[in-house]
Amino acid sequence: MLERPRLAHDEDELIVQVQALLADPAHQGNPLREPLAHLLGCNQVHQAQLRRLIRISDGYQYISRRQQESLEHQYDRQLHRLEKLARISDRYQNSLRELSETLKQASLHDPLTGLGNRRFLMERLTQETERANRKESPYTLGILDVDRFKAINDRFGHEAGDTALCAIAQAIAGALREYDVCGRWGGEEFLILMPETPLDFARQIAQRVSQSIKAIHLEFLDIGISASVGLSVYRLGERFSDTLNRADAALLQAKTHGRDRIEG
Ligand SMILES: Nc1nc2c(ncn2[C@@H]2O[C@H](COP(=O)(O)OP(=O)(O)OP(=O)(O)O)[C@@H](O)[C@H]2O)c(=O)[nH]1
Repeated sequence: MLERPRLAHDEDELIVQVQALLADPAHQGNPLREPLAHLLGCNQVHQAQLRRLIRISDGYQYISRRQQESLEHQYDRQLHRLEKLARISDRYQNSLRELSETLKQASLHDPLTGLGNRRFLMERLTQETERANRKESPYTLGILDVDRFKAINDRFGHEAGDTALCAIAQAIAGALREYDVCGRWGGEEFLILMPETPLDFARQIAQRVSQSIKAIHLEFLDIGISASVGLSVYRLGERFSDTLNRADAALLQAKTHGRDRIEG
């Protein structure tokens, strides 16, 4: 009796085993030989198809991996570009903000003296008028005009006049309280806004300003500087232009009464 061969578990090994059986002359007459040979042939065809499928699938996987890598690369590059753009845009926005701040400062300040200009003063007058009415606490306005300033220009030149104007601006600002507002109203005229301040107190402050101007000492100037001031208290409910007009009238009085005076 023929010894029954031990069947291999591994498919490749099994095929080798079947091939060996088919080649064995001892099994030449065996009726199972033909179907087995057919089965082996089918198996080999399937194996070949399977290998082909695996090759195609590997190819697809390779292409898809390459495409994914290329997409990731493109995505990274795009992200990098966007980050760069965002940084540029941030810097651009910052410089725009700085520029607009500088422009705002420039539009509200007098370039010669560095004090607020007429536009700045109008803004502050609007704010202070609202506040005065809201709190029922009036401010006092002072218009200060340098006396005989034309003579300074005429005798010492326009540049000297400019230097004197800067010194006057500093003297005014230095003599005021922290919350008072002053600015250049135009030419040799300055406006002083004293929030929540009654007239007699405003007069003391104006006196201090006037003393401070008289104390100015400039090397090229052998004449003293003085100023006339017109004061007016804001009347609740009125337009600030009314207060300004009264301060202007008081200033005119100070001029006609001999200058270097405070009226109002
Ligand atoms: N240097 C200089 N002078 C200026 C400036 N703005 C105005 N002035 C001069 O200020 C002078 C003002 O003269 P006036 O209006 O006649 O007044 P004043 O000589 O001060 O005489 P009273 O105001 O009547 O005391 C003019 O000579 C203007 O040219 C400025 O920015 N720089």
